[in-house]
Amino acid sequence: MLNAYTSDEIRAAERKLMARLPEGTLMGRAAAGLAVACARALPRVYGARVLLLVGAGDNGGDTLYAGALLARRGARVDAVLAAPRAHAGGLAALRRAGGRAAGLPDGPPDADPRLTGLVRRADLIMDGLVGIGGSGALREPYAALARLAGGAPGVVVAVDVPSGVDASTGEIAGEAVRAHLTVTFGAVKAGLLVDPGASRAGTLLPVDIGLGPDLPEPGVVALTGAEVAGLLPRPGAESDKYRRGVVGVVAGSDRFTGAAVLAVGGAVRAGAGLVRFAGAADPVRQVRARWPEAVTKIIAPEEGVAEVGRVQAWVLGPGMGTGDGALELARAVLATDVPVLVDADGLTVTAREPGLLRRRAPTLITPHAGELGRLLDVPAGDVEARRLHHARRAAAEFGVTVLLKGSTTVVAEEGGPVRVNRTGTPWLATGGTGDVLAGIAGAYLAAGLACADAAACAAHVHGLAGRAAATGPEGGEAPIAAMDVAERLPAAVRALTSGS
Ligand SMILES: NC(=O)C1=CN([C@@H]2O[C@H](COP(=O)(O)OP(=O)(O)OC[C@H]3O[C@@H](n4cnc5c(N)ncnc54)[C@H](O)[C@@H]3O)[C@@H](O)[C@H]2O)[C@@H](O)CC1
Ligand SMILES: Nc1ncnc2c1ncn2[C@@H]1O[C@H](COP(=O)(O)OP(=O)(O)O)[C@@H](O)[C@H]1O
Ligand SMILES: [K+]
Repeated sequence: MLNAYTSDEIRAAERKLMARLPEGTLMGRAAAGLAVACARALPRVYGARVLLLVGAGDNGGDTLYAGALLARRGARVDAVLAAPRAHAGGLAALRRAGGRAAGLPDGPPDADPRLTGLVRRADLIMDGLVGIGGSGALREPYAALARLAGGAPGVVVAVDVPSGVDASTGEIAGEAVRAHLTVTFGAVKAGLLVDPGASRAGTLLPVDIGLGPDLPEPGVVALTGAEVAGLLPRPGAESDKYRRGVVGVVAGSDRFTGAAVLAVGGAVRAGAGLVRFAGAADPVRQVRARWPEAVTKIIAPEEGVAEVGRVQAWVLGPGMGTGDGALELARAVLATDVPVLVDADGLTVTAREPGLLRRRAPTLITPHAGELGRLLDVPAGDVEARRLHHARRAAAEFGVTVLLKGSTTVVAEEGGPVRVNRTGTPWLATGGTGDVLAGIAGAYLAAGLACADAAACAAHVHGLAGRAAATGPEGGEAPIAAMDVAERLPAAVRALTSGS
């Protein structure tokens, strides 16, 4: 499990550890780890041009000490002091090591030829403007420096956190540094795992400074492949199709037949013992043609799902339409006493009667930002900008487990840490991949996994399959179709369970 923390949690742990150690020990450890990481990111240290962007706080201090270590190894190090004061010990160390430091010119930094020249020529830029002490949008001149670094040809290394990214949440209020590498101290910050912050961090490189024993239970975690493999349902000698889990899928409409085919495909390929599909005549015909493994039944909304047969979990929603008939079906499925996954149109109709989500049996909702925005009555852009906040809020407000899709998939439920998915690829942003995901998670629910486990495992496996579909055996990358993701599921699970 990769554990991630807020700035306050890291600070509290640092305070406890610092109380037991001589002053400066932690900064020394941080700077040493940072210097090693920077040295590895350079073809050679001797003669390399290194530019330090230095803020007023300890983040700038780490940067100055690391710069001093590189200067001692022969790098040509220049520091730009972005604030009137800088960490005194760090500055003295840099100067003793032969590094140069200067304040900012009057006027806009991007109009200063000396500064733009330093940025253009730097082989490596260290962003030490702000770390976990940052709050709100980057102020000037920090914002201008972050912009300048954005256009730099060299490697950009963020010190602890890319400046401008909220370390606790991944939110970005204004400008933010875009790093190739983030060297983060003590423990991973939650904001480095969740977009938009995660995509500014580049590769994450944690540096151990001895914080471990002082850290609390994490509020954000990411499961490893081995942990997902351990959770995935696996048949045993006593298994039969019913015991492995029967998943009912209510999806599709005469207008949207593909969603039904894709959701059923996700469930079949993820290993459901049996898939019972119920819907309108056209999607039933399509599902039968593509997935002869599924059992199908044509239903009218007023009939409900009582005659579909016994299932251990329902998947409700993909392509089912948003009219009154769809709402009637949603009421029927949500009135059952088994776990229900609500996706897509199922969420749109449920937004008209959110009370339907308050059930005794477990409920998992799988919205994208637009669908969650409708449920919470906030614009989709706000959901995307504050993914942790809105996923947690929906989990608390509706008493459900929430899998929020998009550039970082997060799974939230009350009383547990948020799980962040680290597989996947932006190639998954294509119509129908969400329907496949719903089918996968439905199969895992039917097999008996708890909502958060089913959701986290489904997102992980779906992301692996999506990546495998996009890259293929030839290497490179290419666009994918949603069905490719369903077809790659067995291979993705084989790779996961073999540990490769
Ligand atoms: N506390 C510790 O034990 C350790 C801290 N370390 C470093 O210390 C950092 C935290 O240092 P600090 O607490 O001094 O805080 P930071 O250096 O992260 O930031 C504080 C400074 O940034 C300014 N600032 C905050 N928000 C700003 C904004 N939006 N725009 C412009 N300026 C802004 C503040 O006015 C202040 O001068 C960590 O990220 C890490 O790099 C490491 O040395 C490891 C040990
Ligand atoms: N930028 C992105 N990066 C990675 N994955 C993404 C991105 N955008 C969307 N996805 C993933 O693609 C899938 C799209 O699902 P969804 O929005 O429900 O589409 P649809 O309804 O067409 O199936 C989800 O699994 C989502 O997490
Ligand atoms: K930083």
